[in-house]
Amino acid sequence: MKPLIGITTCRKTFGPFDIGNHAASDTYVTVTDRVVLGVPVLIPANGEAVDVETLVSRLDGLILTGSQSNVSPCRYGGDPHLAGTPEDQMRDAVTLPLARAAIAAGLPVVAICRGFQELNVALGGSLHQRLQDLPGRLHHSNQDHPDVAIRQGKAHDVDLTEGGLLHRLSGGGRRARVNSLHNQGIDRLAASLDIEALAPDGVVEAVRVMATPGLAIGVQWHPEYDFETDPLSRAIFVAFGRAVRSRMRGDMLPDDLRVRSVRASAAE
Ligand SMILES: N[C@@H](CCC(=O)NCCCC(=O)O)C(=O)O
Repeated sequence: MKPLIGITTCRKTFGPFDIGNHAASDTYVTVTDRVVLGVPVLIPANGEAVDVETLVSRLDGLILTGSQSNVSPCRYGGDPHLAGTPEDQMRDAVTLPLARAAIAAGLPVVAICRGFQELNVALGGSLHQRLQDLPGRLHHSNQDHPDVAIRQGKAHDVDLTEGGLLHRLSGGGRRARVNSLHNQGIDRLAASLDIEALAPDGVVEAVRVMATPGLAIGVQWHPEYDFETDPLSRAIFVAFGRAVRSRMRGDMLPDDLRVRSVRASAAE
């Protein structure tokens, strides 16, 4: 049996009848089909109607996807957004409890862009709302650029944490080049997250959940855009698929995907 991979969606209104839809980019479905080798299962952004327990008991892995909307600041005690900032509170009501339950159940999780921000908020962290308003930050927000090559292309370097999972998946390289399509970024890091990568301006670019029997990793960039050409992007989804299959067999996470917590090591 192939694994069932949950893919979160956003509420979007489009189409000839102007009716609400539950949408995720095709890139998440494609990478699940081609690299994770699972069956993609789109999870509706149906707010309080979500049945988290049933989803977590049936799914074998979870991708928390990117999307243009922001996590509502009421979820992390932040100030209200600037007028016109897109939110999706129906999605927040699904993804935040789902992320917590998935991690508690040891379900492998990959969290991408908005999903990465959701992971931090779900575990008690907070967000900066507009990195571009903070002094000394790189330009992180290519998401509105009209040229797809710039919008989806590599934008800046990240430094991979020595001894982290991404460091290992990169074959020992300490630097990777990533795309960048976000305005928000991690402010207060959730206590249960280890930093896996930092941008040169100090923005947290990747995290890993420390105490989970599964593999739970989040990246602020989009590895699903270039998994055909970028070895680290592909390696993230290969590792996720391996973690999913070992959990289905009832095995421990493979040794090469197990990483000692950098925070815990520093505290010793
Ligand atoms: N609100 C966040 C969301 C950034 C994000 O996920 N962008 C991805 C857009 C492309 C997609 O839909 O996959 C922010 O601006 O920081």
